Amino acid sequence: MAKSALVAIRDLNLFGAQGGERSVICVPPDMSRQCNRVIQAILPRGSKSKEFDSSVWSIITYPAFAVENDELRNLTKESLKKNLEGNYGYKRFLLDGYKTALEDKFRLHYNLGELRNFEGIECEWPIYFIYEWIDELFSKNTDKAIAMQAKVEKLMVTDEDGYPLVPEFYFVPSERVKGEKLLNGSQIRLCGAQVLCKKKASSCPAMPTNASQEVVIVNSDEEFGSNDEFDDDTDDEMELASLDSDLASIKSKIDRLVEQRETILAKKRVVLDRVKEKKCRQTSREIASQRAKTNIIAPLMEAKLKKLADQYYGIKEFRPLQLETMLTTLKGEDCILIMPTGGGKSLTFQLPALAAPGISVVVSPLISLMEDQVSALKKQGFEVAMVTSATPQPEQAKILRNMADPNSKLKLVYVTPEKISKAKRFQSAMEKSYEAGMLARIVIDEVHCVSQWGHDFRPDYKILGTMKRQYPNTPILGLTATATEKVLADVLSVLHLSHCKPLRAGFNRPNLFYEVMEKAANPPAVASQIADLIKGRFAGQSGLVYCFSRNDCEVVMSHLSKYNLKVAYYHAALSVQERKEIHHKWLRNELQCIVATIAFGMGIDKHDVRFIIHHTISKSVENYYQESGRAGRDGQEAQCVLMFTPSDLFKITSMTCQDSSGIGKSYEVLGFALSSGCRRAALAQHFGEHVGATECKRMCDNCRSTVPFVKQDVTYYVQEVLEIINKKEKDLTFAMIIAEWKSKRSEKTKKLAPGYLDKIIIHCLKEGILKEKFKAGMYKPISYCEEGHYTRAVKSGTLKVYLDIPTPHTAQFIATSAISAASASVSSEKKVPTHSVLMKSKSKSTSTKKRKAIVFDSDSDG
Ligand SMILES: Nc1ncnc2c1ncn2[C@@H]1O[C@H](COP(=O)(O)OP(=O)(O)OP(=O)(O)O)[C@@H](O)[C@H]1O
Repeated sequence: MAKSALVAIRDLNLFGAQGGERSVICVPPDMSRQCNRVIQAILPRGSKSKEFDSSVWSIITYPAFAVENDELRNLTKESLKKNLEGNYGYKRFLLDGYKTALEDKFRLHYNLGELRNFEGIECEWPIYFIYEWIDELFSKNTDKAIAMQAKVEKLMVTDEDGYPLVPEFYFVPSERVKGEKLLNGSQIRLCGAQVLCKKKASSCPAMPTNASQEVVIVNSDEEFGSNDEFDDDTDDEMELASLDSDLASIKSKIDRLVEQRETILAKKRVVLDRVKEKKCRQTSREIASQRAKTNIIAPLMEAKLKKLADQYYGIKEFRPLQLETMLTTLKGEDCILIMPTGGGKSLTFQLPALAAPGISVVVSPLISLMEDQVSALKKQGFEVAMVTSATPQPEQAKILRNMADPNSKLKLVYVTPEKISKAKRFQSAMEKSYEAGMLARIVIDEVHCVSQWGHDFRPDYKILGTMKRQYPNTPILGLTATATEKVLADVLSVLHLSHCKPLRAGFNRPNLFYEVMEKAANPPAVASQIADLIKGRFAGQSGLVYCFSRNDCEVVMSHLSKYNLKVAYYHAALSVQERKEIHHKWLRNELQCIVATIAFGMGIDKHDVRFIIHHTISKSVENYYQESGRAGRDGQEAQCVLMFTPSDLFKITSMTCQDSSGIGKSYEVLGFALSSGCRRAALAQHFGEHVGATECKRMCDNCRSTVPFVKQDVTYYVQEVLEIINKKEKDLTFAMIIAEWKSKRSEKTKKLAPGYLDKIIIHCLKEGILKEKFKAGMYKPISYCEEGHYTRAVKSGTLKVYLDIPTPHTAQFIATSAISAASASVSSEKKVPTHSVLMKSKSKSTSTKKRKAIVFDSDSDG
């Protein structure tokens, strides 16, 4: 508004060079009247708020809304002037800390007491002189207007180009605050930010000389043109106007109260922040001094840890990385420990909890696992507690109190991720514990669950991503048995562990013997294989049989029941009580073996598990490593038997096909099962490690076998399969292809040993000559086989397909193989010409394993 008036008076071009010759601000008479009434209703009023004063001032000096009652208007104006006028302009409101030298830029509100600080040194704003100057002009008080203009011009400054600027405000510099407070107006003020008053010639294109731009402010019916619709004498309109005026007055009261409330709330927040900050500073100091002490006494701490290990666990020597992990977390540094199942991860947080003051919060994914650990630790004399949804309220309240009680003896608090993410009370207890300097560390067991690339992603683990920000001084210790590089990187990023020390113990479990066993064709025969193992090779030993589904568990169990074995089944559909009973019987060796789904798994702490049989392949290599790793936790030899039949692949893939990386992971297990090389080396490769040929120490079936593998050319058979698929009128499942193939097989194919048809197809899937495609079925997706990436190359004969065959079986292939085994040892990546391979590998023709089954001719495009 001030600007538009200036345009009219001082030839400023408000509307730009393109503006019309007459620009009109149109204020309809009824609106003008209504505004007048509203303004009248709120005048006169003492000054308490800067927003109110500044707006009142500009409104009452604006002609369109000018209050008709001159007396009232002048009264308000004079009282505001008396209160607010200074030498440099008007104060926005009294006791205003805004932009003064004493203002705290981080605070928005001050209470009345604090505001006294700013008395007499409020900033003064020349803009209000401009309003007044305009007001005098419109009131036709020429002398006063000239006087006001002189006042404004005295306050103007010039920029480096000599253009006049009106400073936004004038303030008392800090060194003059004292003097100004003693005597108001005694000190020279400095100008704050500057605003342009007159446009620079360069930034304002010249107006056409004959175009005078005018602003007409219409404030009467006559000027606006007569309008019969407005009848200002009607009673209704008067009543409406008065109601509006009442409403406006109520609103202004409400606004004032809301403003007051906000001020008080803001003040409360500031005080609370101050209290919290003080506590945090104190906590940081305590933690820092504790860390300093830990650094100095590291050798002493080592001795203490050793003593406690012996005293509480009977452990005389630490395993590799145990001590390093413990000292790292005791120093207050974040750490992720990747150590194989049974490697001794629990010790790395339990001993530090005992050795140093404070409480360790242990996030663990399974209640049963927590129960086992907590009851074992209690027996050992630890002060330990567990908070789950099943913990009774009074007990829970006591634990939460203890977490922040400096006199509490509590050392470890186990909690589920769900509790941390959803229970406000637990969160608040953690905060209190932290503020009291008692939160010694946060331990995250099975930390790979944080990552969605991991095999056990748990959405509730995501909340743990906030821990580092909330408790920056508390170290995090993450533990897992399996984490590929990708998962580890994801874990570090989700948990915000930028300075974390990942410690990776070798994944190798030298005491585990890995074996893949051909699985019989039907359930009773499979059960008989399992029974033979349990009664024979594993007689008197404790073990587990892992099944793919609940149904499989029950079927296996029903067939095993004939063999008079001490076996029971376990899956998630059993009641908690039933599961507990079975678990405990097995722990006490009253059951030799449990036939279970993977619901029985994480956290099993039985040391003498001597065998793990997988009735079906696992859904990923990580899963297999972890499940089979439950054997031999005592370090003694144990055996891991994977039963494999090609059709099991489809059970797994139809379950994993909806997960983007699921199929790939299933095929990695397939690769492990079909491998003719060292199983340990295959596992190592998966985890980005290397195990040399001798390191296995014949602790896998392939390394132990005396029967060499020979590569046989199976291209002919593969082409037969491709022909079946090619001629199909509908999609074919694996079983349909086998049935079709059997019915039409050639003389040559008929000579193949039983089972090789399946093996050839599954091999084709693994190598990408065929691929699976899934369609919705009644209960789950159904897998069909279709042409894959390399189909064309095989059909045309540019790509040969080889299968590793143990030598006793080679007889079936001798007559039909076109190329001897010697041609096979070529990697597709290297693309070595076939003939050179022949030469190179002749001497090794009957030697064993580790050859790629696909050979590309030198001119193949792959
Ligand atoms: N230094 C050690 N010397 C001898 N035994 C140890 C040592 N450290 C741990 N153990 C024992 O090894 C067994 C397995 O330890 P622990 O339960 O901590 O393994 P883990 O790595 O946590 O396994 P999981 O991944 O299954 O949880 C326990 O019986 C434990 O007492």
